[in-house]
Amino acid sequence: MSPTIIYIFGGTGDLAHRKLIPALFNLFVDGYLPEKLLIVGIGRSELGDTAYREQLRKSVKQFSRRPELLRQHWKRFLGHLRFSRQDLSQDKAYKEMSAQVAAFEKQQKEPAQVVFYMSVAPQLAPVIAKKLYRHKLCSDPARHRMVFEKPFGHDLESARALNELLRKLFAEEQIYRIDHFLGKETVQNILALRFANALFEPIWNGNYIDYVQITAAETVAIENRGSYYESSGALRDMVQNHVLQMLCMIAMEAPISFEADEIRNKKLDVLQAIRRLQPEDVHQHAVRGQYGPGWMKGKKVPGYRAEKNVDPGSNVETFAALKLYVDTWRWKDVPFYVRTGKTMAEKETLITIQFKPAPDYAFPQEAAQTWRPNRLSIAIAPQMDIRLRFQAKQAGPHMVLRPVDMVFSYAEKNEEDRQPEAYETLLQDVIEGDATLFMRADQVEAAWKVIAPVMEAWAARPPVDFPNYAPGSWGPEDAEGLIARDGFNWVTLPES
Ligand SMILES: NC(=O)C1=CN([C@@H]2O[C@H](COP(=O)(O)OP(=O)(O)OC[C@H]3O[C@@H](n4cnc5c(N)ncnc54)[C@H](OP(=O)(O)O)[C@@H]3O)[C@@H](O)[C@H]2O)C=CC1
Ligand SMILES: O=C1O[C@H](COP(=O)(O)O)[C@@H](O)[C@H](O)[C@H]1O
Repeated sequence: MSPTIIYIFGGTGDLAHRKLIPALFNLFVDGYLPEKLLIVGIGRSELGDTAYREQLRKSVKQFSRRPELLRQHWKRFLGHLRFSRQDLSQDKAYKEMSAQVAAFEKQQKEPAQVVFYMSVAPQLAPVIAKKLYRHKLCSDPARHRMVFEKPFGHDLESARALNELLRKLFAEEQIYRIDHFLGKETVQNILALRFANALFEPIWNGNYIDYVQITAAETVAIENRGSYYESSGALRDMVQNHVLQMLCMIAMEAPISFEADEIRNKKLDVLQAIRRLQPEDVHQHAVRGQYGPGWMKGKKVPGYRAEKNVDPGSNVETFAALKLYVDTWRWKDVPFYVRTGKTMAEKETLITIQFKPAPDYAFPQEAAQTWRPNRLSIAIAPQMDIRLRFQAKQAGPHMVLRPVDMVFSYAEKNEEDRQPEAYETLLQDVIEGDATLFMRADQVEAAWKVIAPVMEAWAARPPVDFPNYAPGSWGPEDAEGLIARDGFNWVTLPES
């Protein structure tokens, strides 16, 4: 592997401490990072290398999936870590970086690849991009890459503007727009499940599937991210990116190769095929909610409006549910119900493929009582498994049926050790120059287009009933109505 420098812009921030550095540490331990490596955290905090490294050691201890490896590997790892105190809005930062890259390349006696990770507030990212361009730090598409964190834009217009700027300054292949859900093992496995098995493809369509559900429920509130969340809300924070990306994995056509652009083209087709909601239909197809004060598992939860840096009269949604249609031959008339929310009853990211019922006329009347159509449940997190529900005969003298599950569990089939965190997979891909799991400019814009009518309708009509759900519940009552109207209900995982 070529000598590599990874700049973490925002190296003192929450994301760097909780996700990026622990991920890099694990990649290092597993031998996936280049030997000639420099990781430089950048921020304005008054820190030297020693103090910074000590902070990072504590973060790895707290947040890594394998803190026990610190003792053996930290000493070697810290030799690659530096801190540079810089204000990234100033040219001086880039002059120092240029000198540092040149010195590193001279020492290694070959050109280095350089990764610039924007772990900073989104408004700083375009400023940094312009400075990187001006200082020719990101001038070689083969060696220089930039990683953009979410949110990528605030709406379609701002995403377009940012894409436009980046297009002017850099090549698309240098730009890695992260959606960390795509790095999750269970999400990637959807491609294997669908396209490496002959079993599912013939029935993966509206002839056999009644509906699809995607739930991304969280028990956490907004934590310390009040000011960010106030400008975001559940729709922008989760649906525009993670939820729609999971929907794409379920709905896309088979790729002809695993080339980055081929996968991304197929996903783009899905986003473009999602039926645009008309303003007058939004209230029928979309539900929003905000949690009020209450209790969860014996702990008091302040209402959203009482959170730090949140407007006491805020109308920002912490829950969103949508009913969508993908207007392709495969998905004709199949509703996709999606929902996401904070302070919900369980942490559960779950995709449900509900098949149509088999005809039951051959069986005795009693069988109808326990008759359940087939269902494929793809548990993304924290439970990680795939279960197929089917009917089986209950042992005994009569033809009594009961639904049973066939389960593939990640925990059982993979060594615990080799279940990388999403950020490990994604950082490794950036270093290797593989953009398959990253969002292309047109995908991001297409996703904004999907939610734009909802955003606009909600902005035009402030909610009258906020807060409208209790912490520890499954969201507002209207979300039940959204799906109950069609004769279905939201699915949660049974205890495994
Ligand atoms: N935290 C999370 O869980 C997630 C975060 N993200 C995204 O990641 C990005 C970072 O988020 P997060 O880590 O939470 O944010 P933080 O506010 O915790 O960190 C921001 C970082 O930016 C640095 N910074 C700010 N201004 C400057 C400047 N002018 N020059 C140099 N450094 C600067 C800060 O350093 P200092 O204070 O030392 O100057 C700090 O290290 C955001 O885009 C966010 O939306 C995405 C998903 C999840
Ligand atoms: O991007 C985000 O994702 C997290 C949820 O991610 P998970 O991997 O923990 O399920 C969410 O809490 C956060 O609000 C959002 O910005």
